[in-house]
Amino acid sequence: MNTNENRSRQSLLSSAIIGNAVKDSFIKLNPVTMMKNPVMFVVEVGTLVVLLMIMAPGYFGVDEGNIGFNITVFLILLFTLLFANFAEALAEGRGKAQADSLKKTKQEVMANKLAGGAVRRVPSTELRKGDIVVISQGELVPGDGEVIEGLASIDESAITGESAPVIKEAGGDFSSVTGGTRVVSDEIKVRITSDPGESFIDRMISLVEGAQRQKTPNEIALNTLLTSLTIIFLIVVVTLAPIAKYLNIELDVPVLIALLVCLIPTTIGGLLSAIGIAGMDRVTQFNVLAMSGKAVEAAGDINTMILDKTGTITYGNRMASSFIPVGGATVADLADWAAISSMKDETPEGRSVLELMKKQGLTYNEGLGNGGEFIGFTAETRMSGVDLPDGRKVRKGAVDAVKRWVSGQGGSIPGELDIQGNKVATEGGTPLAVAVDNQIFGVIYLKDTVKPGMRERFDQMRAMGIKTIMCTGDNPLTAATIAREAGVDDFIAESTPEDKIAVIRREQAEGKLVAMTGDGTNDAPALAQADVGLAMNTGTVAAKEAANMVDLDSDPSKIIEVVAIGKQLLITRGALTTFSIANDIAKYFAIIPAMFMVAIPEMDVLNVMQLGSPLSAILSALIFNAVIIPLLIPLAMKGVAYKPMSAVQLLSRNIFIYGLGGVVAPFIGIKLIDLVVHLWI
Ligand SMILES: Nc1ncnc2c1ncn2[C@@H]1O[C@H](COP(=O)(O)OP(=O)(O)OP(=O)(O)O)[C@@H](O)[C@H]1O
Ligand SMILES: [K+]
Ligand SMILES: [Mg+2]
Repeated sequence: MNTNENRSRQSLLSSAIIGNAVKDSFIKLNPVTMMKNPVMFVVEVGTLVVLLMIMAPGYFGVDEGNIGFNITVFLILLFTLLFANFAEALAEGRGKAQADSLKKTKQEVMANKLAGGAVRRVPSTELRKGDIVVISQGELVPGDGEVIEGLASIDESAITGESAPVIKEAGGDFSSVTGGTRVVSDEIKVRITSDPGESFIDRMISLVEGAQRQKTPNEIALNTLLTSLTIIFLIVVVTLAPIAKYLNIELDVPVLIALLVCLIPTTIGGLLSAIGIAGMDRVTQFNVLAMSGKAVEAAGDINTMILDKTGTITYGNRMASSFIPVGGATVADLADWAAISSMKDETPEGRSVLELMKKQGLTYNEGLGNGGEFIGFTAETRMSGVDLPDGRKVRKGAVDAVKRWVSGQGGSIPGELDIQGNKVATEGGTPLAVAVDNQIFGVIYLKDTVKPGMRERFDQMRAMGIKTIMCTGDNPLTAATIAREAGVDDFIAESTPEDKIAVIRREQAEGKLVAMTGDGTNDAPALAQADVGLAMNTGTVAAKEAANMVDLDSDPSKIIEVVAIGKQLLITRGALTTFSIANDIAKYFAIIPAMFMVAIPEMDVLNVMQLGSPLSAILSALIFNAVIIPLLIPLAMKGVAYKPMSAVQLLSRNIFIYGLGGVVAPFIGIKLIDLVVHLWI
């Protein structure tokens, strides 16, 4: 992460990005583009009207003496537009730069396609969903896919920026590979899962480049509010002219336009999209790909977080560490059946059983299993095994599942089983019971460890008012031990994928927004149901497709920071909206007295800022209105500082800072600008 952070900081300030942003500020003046932002579009129309009055003063009956003033107003308005465009262009810049470097990693390579038992060399662009390819040491992965055979270490730095290779293997939750990454050791057989143009890198490019950026519901609501305010002020200003005429005051059109621009919420109007883009960008710089801005905002509003145990709260390399026989069975018997049930079990748990055999110098009757029908592990059955050719059925799995299976065949359960199973579970391990037909042989002890620092993270979540629930397929005792060690608020044990969805739906029915992380195929439906689903990049293709975020570093606990970034985005937008609207109050005091002072000298009591002259007052307010936009760009881009605290505390704190600040700042700013401007006028 460190190198990434350095990289992003550098590129934020790179002169190329700033240069491009300046250029884009002019390109974005195109009225068709501008129309998407009604507040700034009104400013643009006003700017064009003033420009016309400068170019054809005779036609509009403009007084010779006013041309200088009009040119000044025009320039300030033009800069207001450019500043707003610059904010958006700058926010987009980093993503565009990142997209460019990603495009460079997208190269055509030759793939070893397996067809009819033979390997054929084909260009990667010809690969389609369902094709099988073989990738050997040193070769680039030609497309996204799922490992169906073998194990390899893979350098994924092209997409994750992380140089340490990761292990990808068939079967388990670490089976997906991404096109453009490199196999650094061993050989794997991969089933391609995406057609050309729909790959992960393609999606990543269009994401960081903002090609598919859509306004979020929050942004749309705010935009509607800003547009309504703009229309109201437009009506106010238009009706002001006849009223003034009645009072025998001649109000020039440029003065009215200046008033209008000062009153409408240009500050937030100019910064709104930059805030959204920068929020998305912060998530990307954090190596999390959010499929939509909506997902990032939802993260900011999360009330409940569902985490799975294995791999999220614990390291997740559940390894067989000992064989514990029960009911008079021997270690050799137990190990024999455990191994036979695992011969074709490609999950890490299954393979670890065979590894433990090797480590303990045990052998098993491999011939017995050959020709049998292997039953793969599923999260529903929570068992795996083999139906032998001689009719016997061998199973291993969660203790409760195996007990039910054995009882179903009229078998009896040795009392020792629960004692041994509970002992493993109380230590936080996972017991797998092993049975043949109606006889239970004992327990395999699968070990796993809680990641360090989990407790602190869950404490932070509690401070933000977020409830954490650990959902695990494991038994209640193991779950309770791990839950206590990690400090989660609640846990649900022996949960099937359906149970996970049920928990999410239950919380959602109470009006809560739910986040969850996962990596397994069994997590996919729940990832899709959750408001924020964060899938691990190491995980299965199904999980990545169901989720609305993918963590390239595959650190499930990062969901906590994603929530913080989402909150920061919402807070930043709220704070700058408050600031922008509060700002306008001070501008009334600058402009209204200035406009009416000549006819109504009593207006001078409103001139609390004691500005130099009516003209310099109007120009000063307009200049402040323009420069406040670039001054706030750093805040819009970096986000308002955020500390874990409750929503109510946050709201009152921000109204105080940005509301009051928004009222006071222009009084000081406009006065200072007036002191300078007055020297010229
Ligand atoms: N290869 C396997 N063969 C038989 N049983 C297994 C195997 N792997 C896991 N189990 C059993 O099935 C249970 C559920 O496993 P699963 O991987 O679905 O858990 P999960 O729902 O992902 O939750 P968590 O990741 O927290 O364990 C495990 O607790 C274990 O008892
Ligand atoms: K304004
Ligand atoms: Mg799991």
